[in-house]
Order: sequence, then structure tokens, then C-alpha cells
Amino acid sequence: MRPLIVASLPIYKEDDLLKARNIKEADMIELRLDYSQKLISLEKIKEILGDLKEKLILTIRDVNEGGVYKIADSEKAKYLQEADLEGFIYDVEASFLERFDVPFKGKIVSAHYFNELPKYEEVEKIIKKYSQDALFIKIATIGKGEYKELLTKLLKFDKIIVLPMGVDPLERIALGILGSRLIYTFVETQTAPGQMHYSKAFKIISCLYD
Ligand SMILES: O=C1C[C@@](O)(C(=O)O)C[C@@H](O)[C@@H]1O
Repeated sequence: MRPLIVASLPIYKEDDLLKARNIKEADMIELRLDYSQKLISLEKIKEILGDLKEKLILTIRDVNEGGVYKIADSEKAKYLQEADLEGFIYDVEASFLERFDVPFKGKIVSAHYFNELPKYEEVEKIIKKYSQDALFIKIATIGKGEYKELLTKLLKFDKIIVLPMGVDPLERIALGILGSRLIYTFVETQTAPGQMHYSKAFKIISCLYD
């Protein structure tokens, strides 16, 4: 199965939504809504990018998992509940789902480890808990110590996305070929270390699969 390319786009202000229209060489576009101090409304997103809805991933990343601005938990939960009713795909942390009742069927459930590698058992627990209903489970870890052993071991799971951070971006391509379902890439500036430009990733993947 061809891994899909996700172009991760920081949204600082409403106008940044327009940039999504120019991104052709990506299968999906992640809108990083936590780059804006005040959340851009779902109404605005629908107005500007409504026709691209199926390609969009809405993300309000928690600050302790790599987010930029702190959005109040209750506001985030409400926003995601509404986004679900509107039929948007979003990305939500497994840790957030432990605390808030937010739908995750058909969504991306994620966990990010920026400082230390998690134990295999900890990640396996998350995957087993959410993988039946989630669209994908995404595990991003720092590229340190035995991260390759850990991430490749996770590839046996269906619907899995593994992303090493802070290492050669080609490693994400390699893991995509081995079964990681999405490859996260950048548009203008990286939203995490270890991303490649989306058009480069798209070209590499296209020459293997098309
Ligand atoms: O969770 C992820 C993955 C990511 O952290 C990465 O490693 O590319 C980038 C984030 O924008 C996204 O929400």
C-alpha cells in the first residue's frame, strides 16, 4: 500500500488557510491550528476549504506533546466534538482521550515522545485500545537510542503511523515503504524536526508506486 503524504501547515492566521489550496503534491493536509493564539473557527475553515474537507486533518496539538499555544482543554474538547459533527478528520492525543470524552472513530489518535523513548508495552497499550475505531494510530518519537527497533516493531500493527523525530527525513520514507501509513512533511517550515518538504517526499514515493 502506498504511504500517503501529509503536508503539515502551520495556521497562524485565517489567511494561512488559503495556502492549503496550493498544495497539490500531498494526499492530505494537516492544519496545525495551535499555531494561532485564538482558534480559527470551523465556520471559516468550511468557508475557505470546505471542498477539501476529506483531505484535511485538523490538529490542536497539546503543548506538552509539541503544541505551540496552549488552548484550554475544555475549548479544545468542544471544538473537536463540533468538528466530528461536521465530518472533519482530526488528530487527537491518546492522553487527551484519557481525560475528555471526544469521538475518535475515524480520527487519528496520536502520542508524541520528544525527550525519552517510551517502553514498547506502553505504546502497544495505546494501539490496542484505539486501533479498532481510529482511522490511524500515530506514534512519534525522538530518534534516540533504540528508536529504530521500537518503531519497526510497531509496523506489524494495521493502521499504524510511526515517525522518528530529529533524524534524517529519509528515515520517514523508509518507514513508509515498510508499512507506516502516513509520512508527515512540511510546507514552509517544519512543524517537527525530521520532516522533509512535501513535494520531495511526494516525488520519491511516486516513483516507487505510480
Ligand atoms: O503529530 C504530528 C506529527 C509531527 O509531530 C511530526 O513528527 O511530523 C508533526 C505534527 O504537526 C503532527 O501533528
